[in-house]
Amino acid sequence: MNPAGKPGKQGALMPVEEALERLLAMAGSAPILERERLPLAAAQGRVLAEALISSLDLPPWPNSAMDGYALRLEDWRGEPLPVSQRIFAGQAPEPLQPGTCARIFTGAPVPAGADCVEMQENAQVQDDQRVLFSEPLQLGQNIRPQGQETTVGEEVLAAGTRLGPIEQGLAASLGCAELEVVRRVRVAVLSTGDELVEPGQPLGPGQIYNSNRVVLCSWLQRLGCEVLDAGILPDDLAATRQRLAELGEVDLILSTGGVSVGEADFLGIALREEGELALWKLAIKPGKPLTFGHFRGVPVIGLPGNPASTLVTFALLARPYLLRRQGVQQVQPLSFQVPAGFVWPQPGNRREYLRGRLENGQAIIYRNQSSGVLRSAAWAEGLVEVLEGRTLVQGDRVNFIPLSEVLD
Ligand SMILES: Nc1nc2c(c(=O)[nH]1)N[C@H]1C(S)=C(S)[C@@H](COP(=O)(O)OP(=O)(O)OC[C@H]3O[C@@H](n4cnc5c(N)ncnc54)[C@H](O)[C@@H]3O)O[C@H]1N2
Ligand code: MOO
Ligand SMILES: [Mg+2]
Repeated sequence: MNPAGKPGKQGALMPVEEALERLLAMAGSAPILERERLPLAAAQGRVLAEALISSLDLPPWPNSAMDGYALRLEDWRGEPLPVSQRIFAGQAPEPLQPGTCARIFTGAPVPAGADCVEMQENAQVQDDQRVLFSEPLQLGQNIRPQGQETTVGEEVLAAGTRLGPIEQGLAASLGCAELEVVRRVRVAVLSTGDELVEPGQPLGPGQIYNSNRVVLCSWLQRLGCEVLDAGILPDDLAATRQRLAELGEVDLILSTGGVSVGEADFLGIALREEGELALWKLAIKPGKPLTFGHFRGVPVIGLPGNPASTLVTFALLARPYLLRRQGVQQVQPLSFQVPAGFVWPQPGNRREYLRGRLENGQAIIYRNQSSGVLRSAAWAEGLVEVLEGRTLVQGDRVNFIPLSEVLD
């Protein structure tokens, strides 16, 4: 360490997997978040605090999958059958009279005694209104059995499941008007940098607009977090300590910038002085100086300030941390292998996450992969993973992580 308390020459870089493992372990050992009960429609993006157990058989009774006729197989002898009742969805049928069929519509309960349904396209109504079935019939055909989806007492969704439209629909189908979910994670967002100005203000000499703030605030909202936007923090140690101390009750402080080795990078020093600092130097590009620590007991993740570094480290490290903090087990984005439609002749010692797209089944990359170029990510459909030390030639297989996998 030099006198300013900053790391000196670069030591070994920590592999991305190890950093993720450590972050997840810390999220998993943090105090369990309280739970709250929410109306079903408000639970989008939230995490189930307890398993969803079915209190119903679904469907509650056998019902018809087709518009047609319900009958008993043994009554079908090649002779037309009279229609003894008409059953619509929402009605409770009478037991089927032997030797007859019932007119039935999709979703209607199959009457007791019937054991198959024939669709109306395969039935001929005779002049005397009796119905002739010409196709061969099979036991149970076109009947959706009681409990085919779920039965009473079955676990339908596990605790720790993130709720999206499909899970909300499943809960609705079981009659749940409210769900027990984990409370929102409260995240304070800080943008560090004397050069930063908010959009809408005039730019002075040497200044740039703050883009990381809105990226993180809207991303966190999509993830179901409660966002405390703590604004811009000047590059000053005393101001950094004071602002961190004033943030109040939050579960995570998420900052951008000020984590490298420059003379205006103070986050690490503030953490070391009033908490604990793990400045990891990750084998990741962009995003090397990602910082994790505590300030007076509150977890802090310091994302590197370059906009593409902020994006990549949030997607691959902070997002999984926040999900695991809420009890989600599956926190890794799904990805798949595709052939590279580009060459990468000079690999470094960091794993690279290039902003890329799919074209004709191959991954192609944005022309400028500088960590300062956010436009690369706006152009991209995903992150193309290039392993450390690996020279790529066209056609080599690379891992592709769709951005849609990490944005929600
Ligand atoms: N001597 C060394 N210098 C640097 C190293 C190194 O190893 N040795 N690492 C480089 C790498 S890699 C990265 S990444 C950056 C990370 O720096 P910081 O996280 O300390 O970020 P800043 O220096 O504060 O800012 C970096 C860059 O990003 C711009 N920025 C910051 N915040 C925002 C924002 N909210 N919106 C838009 N743009 C932002 C800032 O103006 C800088 O251009 O360090 C390298 N240096
Ligand atoms: O790790 Mo930095 O984000 O490459 O510029
Ligand atoms: Mg810096």
